[in-house]
Parts: sequence; structure tokens; C-alpha cells
Amino acid sequence: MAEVSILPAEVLLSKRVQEMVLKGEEPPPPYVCRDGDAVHEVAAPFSMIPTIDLSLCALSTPGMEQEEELQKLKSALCSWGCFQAVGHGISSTFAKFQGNTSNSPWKRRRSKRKELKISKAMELTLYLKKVNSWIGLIGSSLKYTQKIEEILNYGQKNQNLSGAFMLPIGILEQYSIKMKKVTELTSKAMAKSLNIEENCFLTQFGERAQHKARFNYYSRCQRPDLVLGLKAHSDVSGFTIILMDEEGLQVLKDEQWFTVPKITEALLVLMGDQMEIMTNGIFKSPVHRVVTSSERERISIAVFYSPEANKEIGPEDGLINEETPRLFKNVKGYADIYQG
Ligand SMILES: O=C(O)CCC(=O)C(=O)O
Ligand SMILES: [Fe+2]
Repeated sequence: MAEVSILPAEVLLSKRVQEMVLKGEEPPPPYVCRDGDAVHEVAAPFSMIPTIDLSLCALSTPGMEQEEELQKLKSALCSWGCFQAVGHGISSTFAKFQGNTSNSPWKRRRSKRKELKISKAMELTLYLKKVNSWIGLIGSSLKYTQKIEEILNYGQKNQNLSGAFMLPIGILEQYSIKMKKVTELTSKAMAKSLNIEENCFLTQFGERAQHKARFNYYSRCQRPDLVLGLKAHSDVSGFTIILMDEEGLQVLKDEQWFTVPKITEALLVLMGDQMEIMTNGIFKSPVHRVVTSSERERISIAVFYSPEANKEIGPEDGLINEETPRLFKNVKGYADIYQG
């Protein structure tokens, strides 16, 4: 396996964020990535990110209500590059994942006793030491967060799911299946909103489109004015579906950071660069970041939906015309090329 980090994992992991928080240590310089004053300069008002009912968009008998919802979807993705999805077909069973319900496996572990939480973090560290694919504290993008990634495969038993000991495999598998439905619903709704063939994006993603789940854990932080949970970036995916237990995610629009409100039962759908390409720049892949909090830790599950490996993607023909000429070349392996 190629060497990925500059410092040995042991050194990096000895500075684990939970440890720093528990010891009440100030974050060391590598974690400082924002100006202490900036938090006062940049407004982060409660955002106006639209909420879209995906079930309405999916109705087979079109009508006024559906047309309005599709227009709302299009406008959300042209301006914000994201929307809050409801009507996504994930029953309240999966509200379990929402951190603020007492059933959440993570919340249960987190809230019961401090020792339990620490021991879980320790387990996590041991696990992370084993997997070289972990991208939390490596390379140049040192982050105040801990991550695990899983490739979610459908119809292929026991592939790559075994590492996610934090969640029972059964739940993870179920979650994968649900996520596949949401990506289908969303892909179709987006095509309909642009008046192009409903399956065109699904065709570009391909039958073996990838769903990669990333589990983000953001510790509390003594200095939220200096430290970000995740630095500003755009996603290299097609699009990303995010479930969060607390606020903290911010989206950049008109040079201002807007906090994404946490709406129970909603999933945040956020465009990635590859949807921006496929829509010939009509939908925006927004720059986003995660801020830290001195009071609350935060957990999110991000599912990155990307075209199958080695599949060439490009702007949809139906979106290229004299008024809106082609903005992007076709591209293959975008995520491999641009992954930060
Ligand atoms: O934690 C979040 O809400 C967002 C995570 C994110 O942007 C990412 O993992 O790329
Ligand atoms: Fe992201």
C-alpha cells in the first residue's frame, strides 16, 4: 500500500481530537485554519434552503402540484446546489439514524456514560489504524474530525461492509438499500425538472454506480473560532446525501456562509462536481464546510453517489444549445483525478 501520510499514523493518532478535548488542550497549530475574528465577520444566517417532497416529484400522473415541486427543485439546485429532501421513502425506522432520537445507536453510546464514549473512540482508533483508506488525518487536509468510509454494494453480499463495526451490518445494509432508492428518486426528479428524459442521469451513473458512505464524527472543540470540522470544499461525487444529528454544515452562497438547519426526517441532498458537469453547469456543486462547536459533538453520515468506475460522463445533450453552449468536456474517473 502506498505511503499516504507524512507523519506515521501513531504520531498523528496520538493527537486524536477526542483526547485533546478531554484534556482541555488548545488545538495545536496544524488544526488552526480560520481567523479568530472571521467568525464575527462572516454572517451565517439561518438558511432558506428549500425543502422538496421527492414523492410528489415521483408521481406518475403529472399535475400542477408536481410541476411546482419540480420548479422548486430546479431553482434550489441552480441557486443553492442543495435541498432538504422529504418524502424520500425512508420510514421512521431510519429516523433511528437521526442523532436526536433516543434510539440512535450512536447517540445511545454517546450519551450513556463518558467512559463508554471514550472506549468507543478507542475502538474506532484501533480500527482506523488498520485501514489505510481512512482519510481523516492524512496528507495536507488535517481535519478536526474522524472518519470511516464504506463502499455500499447492492446485491453483492458481504462486500466491504464488514469493517463498519460501529453500526450493525444489518442496519447498514438496509440503509444502503434505502439510499439507492433515494438516489434513484433524486436522479429522476432532477431530470424531470430540466425537461429531459427521466432516466438520463441514471444512465450516465451506470448500473454499477457507486455509493460510498462516510461516517463523520466531529468532537467538541475548545476554539470553534479557530478550528473547522471540515474545511471548505466541494464534493467530487455526482451528488451526496447527508444525514446529520446537529447543525454545523454551512453552504457558501453569494459569498456568505449559510448554516443548514437540521430538519428531523429530512435528508440534505447536495450536488457534487459531476452533477454540475452532467447538467452543463445548470446545477451548482456548492462549496461547503463544517464548523465546530464548544458545546456539542456532531455526527453525520454522507453517502456519495458517483458514476461507476471507468464510465465517461458529460453534459447531457438536451442541455446544450446555442444559448447554453457546452461548458465541460466529457470526463472519466473524475473522482480519482480530483479527490482532495
Ligand atoms: O458532516 C457533514 O455534514 C458534511 C460532510 C461533508 O461535507 C463531506 O464528508 O464531504
Ligand atoms: Fe462534502
